Amino acid sequence: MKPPEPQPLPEPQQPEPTLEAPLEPAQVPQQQPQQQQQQQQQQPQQQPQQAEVSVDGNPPACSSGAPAKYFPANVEETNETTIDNKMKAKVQRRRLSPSHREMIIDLVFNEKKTSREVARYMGLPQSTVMSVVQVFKKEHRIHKKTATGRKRRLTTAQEFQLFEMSQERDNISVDEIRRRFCNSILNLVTYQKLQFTEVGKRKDSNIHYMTPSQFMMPGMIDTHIHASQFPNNGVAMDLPLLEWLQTYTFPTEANFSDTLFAREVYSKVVERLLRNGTTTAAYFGTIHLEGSKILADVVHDKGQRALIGKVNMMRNCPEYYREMSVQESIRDTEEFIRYVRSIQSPLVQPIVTPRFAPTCPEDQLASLGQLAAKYGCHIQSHLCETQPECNWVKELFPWAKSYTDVYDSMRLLSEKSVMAHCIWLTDDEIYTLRERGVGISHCPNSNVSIRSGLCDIRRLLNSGLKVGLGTDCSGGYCPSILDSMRQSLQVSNILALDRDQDYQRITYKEAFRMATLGGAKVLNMEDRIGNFEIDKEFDALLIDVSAPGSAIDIFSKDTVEDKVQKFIYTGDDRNIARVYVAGHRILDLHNKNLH
Ligand SMILES: Nc1nc2[nH]cnc2c(=O)[nH]1
Repeated sequence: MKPPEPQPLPEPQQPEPTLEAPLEPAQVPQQQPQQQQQQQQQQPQQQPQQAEVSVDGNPPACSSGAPAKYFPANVEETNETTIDNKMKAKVQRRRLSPSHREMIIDLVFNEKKTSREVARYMGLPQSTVMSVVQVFKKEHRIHKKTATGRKRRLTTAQEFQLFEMSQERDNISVDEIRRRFCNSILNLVTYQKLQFTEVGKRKDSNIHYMTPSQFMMPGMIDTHIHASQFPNNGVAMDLPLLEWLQTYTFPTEANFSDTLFAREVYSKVVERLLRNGTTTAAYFGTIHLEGSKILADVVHDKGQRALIGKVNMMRNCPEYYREMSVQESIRDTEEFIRYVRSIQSPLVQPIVTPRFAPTCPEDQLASLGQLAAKYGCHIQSHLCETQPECNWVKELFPWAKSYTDVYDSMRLLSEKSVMAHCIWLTDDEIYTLRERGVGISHCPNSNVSIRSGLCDIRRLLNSGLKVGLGTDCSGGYCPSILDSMRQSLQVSNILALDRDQDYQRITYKEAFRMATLGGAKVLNMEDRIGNFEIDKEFDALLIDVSAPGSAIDIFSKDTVEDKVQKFIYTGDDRNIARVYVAGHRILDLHNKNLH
């Protein structure tokens, strides 16, 4: 049997708003020269040799978020000129704990408190505070900018590079030149002055000084998540996929015909994801048009970057939760695409979402392929997640060469397509997916939780496929991409137990890459997001490995790389101090009023 011809689609009623409207230039971090960053990584930390001792026996509980009310307005300064006091200050300086030093840096540089206020607040001599600040400035080369902005010494090669850059354009700015020195292992910004500049407002720029326990990383990207399954996170893991869908998932999704419920759940989902550092997500909604529009509205209001999908499915699912005809499915999906585009957000786009081959007959798949082509939309679905599902697809589409061939025949595979799971692909299918430029969403938590299989990511990466990470809530129980990174490492470790010694396990750097740039590639957005390259938009996280209540233990001999690795393995949302999307700070742990 041949695949059917797709049904003709009506022409759009109104002109399409352009999605690719030029964006506001992103705010970007200043970068340090590679040489300097390497020096910093090699430098021992500025920690005292002694064990952590509190200065007054009663350390203040607050760190970077200390509100101004804690600072008395008219405080008499103590007389610190006596030799006694100098001696006292010296002793206290030596006994200052790393966290006290960090607090001083934070209060002075970020909260803009004077050394006098900080000294008063922390019960320290002002000279101690001043000397900590001076040491920090010296170590991190914080100087007043000169006319050329070049205070630090550069290598000859860097001087030459700088010269070449400055010849490129007459109006190239010092900031821009500095940014081009961006270079570090994982695309992090550490230990340095971060200057946000708005075009035309350079003089009023706002400078954030990071403490040694802070670094910046690109925002994380969730390439596959079912927003409508959030009520089931952490429950109903006892059945395998096909039974799990019928027993738990379809009934839950059916509730989204209630738009109030949809708003309640979707608001929580987006907030939870942002809190966990997910700056971009590819969402599945439900079959409901109104509910899916609400998801787009909520994402837009909260400032997240996302692809939003109204789900399409009309067979092998319950009477109460299915689309009734191909016409209805295509009409609603087209209206959904137009609605999302009418929001005119550069961050929120529609994604065509056939649930998976078993729930979509051929004419529906073909019409959705045609709809996606007509509007230039992304496409998302599930592929080769479990073996029973793969066998079922063979029965349902006997003419197809493979599961992948079903989608390929329906024009559903392109560089804008995201296929989740892909555990049971044959080599031929991998070849087709690579040829079409399809991105793979690896969802290790889900794959283990509902026992779909262990996906060999090394095989997919070696084949040249684009791979990103997905939480796949609620097949996966955790909405954090940090968790997906860890689980991808664990799955790879488990696979290695069964392979020969040459098998290359995924490294933590590869997991980090899949969570950021890999995800951007999967969503075909690598020209905009995924790292801190010049001309990309500033989707970023400020990480604080010593945040209050943090589960990470940092020691004086930890390097920057250790801190990053500890964050990946043991960090959580408490360590995500700030979240930026397209240069806007949309979440700040210490300022709950944002959004
Ligand atoms: N994990 C997962 N796989 C699917 N395949 C079809 N639908 C689903 C779903 O909701 N979750």
